[in-house]
Formats: sequence, C-alpha cells, structure tokens
Amino acid sequence: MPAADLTRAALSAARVWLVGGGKMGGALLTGWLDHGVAPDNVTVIDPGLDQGPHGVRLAADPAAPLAEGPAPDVLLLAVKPQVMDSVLPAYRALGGGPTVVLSVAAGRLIAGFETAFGPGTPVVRSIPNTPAAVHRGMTVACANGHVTDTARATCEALLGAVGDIAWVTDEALIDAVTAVSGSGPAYVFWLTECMTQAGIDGGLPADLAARIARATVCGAGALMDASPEDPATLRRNVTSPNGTTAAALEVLMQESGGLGPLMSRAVAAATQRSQDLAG
Ligand SMILES: NC(=O)C1=CN([C@@H]2O[C@H](COP(=O)(O)OP(=O)(O)OC[C@H]3O[C@@H](n4cnc5c(N)ncnc54)[C@H](O)[C@@H]3O)[C@@H](O)[C@H]2O)C=CC1
Ligand SMILES: O=C(O)[C@@H]1CCC=N1
Repeated sequence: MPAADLTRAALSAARVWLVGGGKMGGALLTGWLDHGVAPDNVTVIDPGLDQGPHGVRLAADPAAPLAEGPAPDVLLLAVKPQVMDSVLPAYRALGGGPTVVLSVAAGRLIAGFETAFGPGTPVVRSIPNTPAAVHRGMTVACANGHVTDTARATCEALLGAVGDIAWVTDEALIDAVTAVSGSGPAYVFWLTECMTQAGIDGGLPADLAARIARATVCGAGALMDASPEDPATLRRNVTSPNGTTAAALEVLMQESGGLGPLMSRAVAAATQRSQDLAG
C-alpha cells in the first residue's frame, strides 16, 4: 500500500485517548478531526471540559473509559507537566503494551513514564506546537525501545496529520526543541505585538498598526514557506543598500548586543526550564 494510504488507514483506525483537552490537546484534536481521525475513535478525558467536538467520547476521569474499553492504541498525555505525576496512576492498567504512551508534556522524561506504567511500556515523548490546529504544526518525537514499527507509524500518522514531524534518537535534544519550536510560536506572536506597538509609537492608529504588523508576519511566513530561498536570502531581498531596512536591521543586529544573542539567551532559558520540569 502507498505510504499516504497507510497513513490514512492508520489515522482512521487509531483509537486515541486524549488526557487533557486544553490548548495543546485541543489544537491536536482539531487538527486530527480535520484530517481523517474518526471522532468515535477518540476519547477526551478532562475534568475541565463539559463538551467536546461532535462524536467524540468525553469523560471527566478514566473510570468509565477503562471500564467500558476498548483500550486505546495511543494514550496521549497533554496535561501540565506539574500535574503529570498525580494523573498517571489512574492509567497504570494500560501499561505493559500494546497501548503507546505518547506524551506532549514539556520536560517530562521517557524514564518517568516507564516507571509509572511498568516494564515493556512503549513510550513516545514528543513536543508539538499549537499551529497544529491549522495543520501547520511542527513536532519532534523520541521513542523508547518498546515502540514497535506499527506503533511508531500510528504516532507518526497522528502527529504528522497536523503538520511536520521529525524523530530524534537522543532524548536530550528535546529540551532545546521545546525551546525553539514548542515555545517558538509565542516568540513570533510577541514580535507581532512589538511591531504593533512600534507602529503606534511611530504615530499610526492602533488598529492600522495591528493590522499591518499581523499581515506582515503572516505574509513573511507564507513567503518563507513558499520560497526555495533560505531566510537570510529573503531578508537580503528586502534590504536595499543604505535603505530603510538596513537602518532598522543595524539597530536589531547591533544595539544592546542585538536580537541574535538575545534570542539565544531566551532559548537557553526555555531549555533550562524544560530540564528543570523533568523533576
Ligand atoms: N500550549 C503549548 O503551546 C504547548 C504545550 N505543550 C504541553 O502540553 C501540555 C498541556 O499544555 P496546555 O494545553 O498549554 O495546558 P492547558 O492548561 O491549556 O491544558 C491542560 C488541560 O489538562 C486538563 N486537566 C487537568 N487535570 C487533568 C486530569 N487529571 N485529567 C485530565 N485532564 C486534566 C485541564 O482541564 C486542561 O484542559 C503541557 O504538558 C505542555 O508542556 C507542549 C507543546 C506546546
Ligand atoms: O510553555 C510551556 O511550558 C509549553 C511547552 C512548550 C510551549 N508551551
């Protein structure tokens, strides 16, 4: 069967329990339902939700799903890292395989899930991002030695249904991944907010400043997506010698150390926080 058909088959057959239907879990769910996951194969377990998308089973805790079955192919953990330890014991019965424990939690180590679910449990630690809701997510994942090819293909189909996916074998890389692509959308939104404020400071009406800042960030992203050129070439294409962009970039690159080192410090701080969340 061609790979695309295999992916579609894996998606339509995958039984998923989503533990935590908040911002990240909800973004994944929206993307899945738009891209071939069957609603009646999805159970969302979240005490904070009183309704979910049409056709999806909703539960406040795992008691009813565990009693009613069937066990999921994938148990996707999308609760905050800080509550993970209190959430896991209720799902212990799913440990030992074949259910794959698929975490999207920042910081939480594969070893911690192996301990919580017992020997032989297939575990995938991943970091997606919220553009998954519009099929533009970026996920990086790392599997333990109990993840079979079939289980890996199911995880790849689920995470790949909402955007791009890359696998790494070195789990330690996931902290820096979290800092770049997991948290990264927030940096871009903050840049947009800063551009808006800069426009207002420059005398623009607030609604016009917000409109042109947003359109510029979205337009630049779309151009970068569509173009074969690298970002540095695209930047140079905007920058006339001795022109307006050059004047701005001199500030961004030189003043107070420049944006590059500042971004590196921001990513280092997020990486450190991810390491700290390991507990
Ligand atoms: N928001 C983001 O951009 C990203 C988040 N993540 C990870 O995703 C996870 C969730 O983060 P968010 O969605 O941002 O948080 P959130 O607070 O929006 O969602 C967490 C959800 O968990 C639910 N919850 C709390 N206790 C529960 C329990 N015992 N059982 C089931 N559900 C329970 C809450 O009601 C809430 O809906 C975190 O571990 C975070 O590190 C990973 C990548 C990106
Ligand atoms: O801020 C956080 O901890 C989560 C993980 C990556 C994005 N949001």
